[in-house]
Amino acid sequence: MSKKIATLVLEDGSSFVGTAFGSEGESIGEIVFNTGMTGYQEILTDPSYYGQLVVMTYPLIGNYGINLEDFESVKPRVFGFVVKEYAESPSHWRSKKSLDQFLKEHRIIGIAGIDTRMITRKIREKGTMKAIITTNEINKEEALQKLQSPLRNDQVSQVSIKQPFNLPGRGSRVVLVDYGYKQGILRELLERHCEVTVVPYDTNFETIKNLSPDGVLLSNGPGDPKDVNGAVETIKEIIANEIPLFGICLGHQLFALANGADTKKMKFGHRGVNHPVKELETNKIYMTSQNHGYSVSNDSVNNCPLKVTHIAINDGTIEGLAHRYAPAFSVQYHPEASPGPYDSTYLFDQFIQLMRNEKERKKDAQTSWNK
Ligand SMILES: NC(=O)CC[C@H](N)C(=O)O
Repeated sequence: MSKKIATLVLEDGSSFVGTAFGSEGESIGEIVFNTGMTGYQEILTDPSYYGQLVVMTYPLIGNYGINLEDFESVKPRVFGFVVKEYAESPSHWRSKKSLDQFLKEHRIIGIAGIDTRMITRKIREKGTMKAIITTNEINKEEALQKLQSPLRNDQVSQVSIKQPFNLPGRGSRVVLVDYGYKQGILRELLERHCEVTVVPYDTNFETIKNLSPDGVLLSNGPGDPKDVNGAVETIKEIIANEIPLFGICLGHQLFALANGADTKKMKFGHRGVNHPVKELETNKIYMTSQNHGYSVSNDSVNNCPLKVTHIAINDGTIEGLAHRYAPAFSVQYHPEASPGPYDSTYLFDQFIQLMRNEKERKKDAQTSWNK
């Protein structure tokens, strides 16, 4: 069977010809690289990648197929997938279909036979840029012309649920604000017996408060935190009302903004499953799963009621924050892993403990008031 040609053109003018897999057509997005050796199913379905073309640096992709378990949301969210070698014949006892079939079903374009390490070096040198993958005939000028128009900036509203839903549990009552939450976050909360209400990204504070949560978890999500309308105001009120709060990735960035800190776009971000992070209190190093292209500006936290709890070993980026007075903390990385190491799941225990302590404290305060 002859293979269909696909072309990838980057904003810097470099172009690559490869073979198509998955769907045919054309897709434009921000090109980013992920260094995980495994975990492509979780990466493809992580809503934080909405709008992005993901390059895998590991050279063989597709070899274990697609299974029924490793979904981080119901469908792939990336706008395109770039690999060196696509494995035609997957083999794994859990595999239900090939990656090619999966991408075809969901109309996502893949391109194989690409020098992904060269692209990665380009992105590292020049920073993240726009790119186009197409199976149509195209010359470079036409492609670059198409890359002129700005990318969308409403990603969170595209991936967030429209109606809230509730999952019962006997433990702490958590409101999970869905900016594009990964299934792994829900799994960690349910494993700890929480009752979870997942609410749309633009749910206002009154509605959250009326759910009487023991705590609020701000999820991960795609795009620039500054594009998420209304989130900062809601989070400010959660903090002012001393409702225990845990922010993950985009949730961490929004938590920082709500406290007067600033965020910035990184040159090429952190995406992979072995990013070393130091916990400043203990000097312990954790290997973490990461996927972010923005970060909290280091200097901006100095005049805020926040303290830095974790930093990235590789480049000193802020990776964790805690509020100095309110029961609230956040991390830039992914304690739910998926893909990646589970070393940081203790942060969910820390959140549960924080909710319990606050409940006790409020009960005690109420009792002494009644005396
Ligand atoms: N995984 C995330 O939540 C990513 C947060 C944000 N979109 C960033 O790229 O920095």
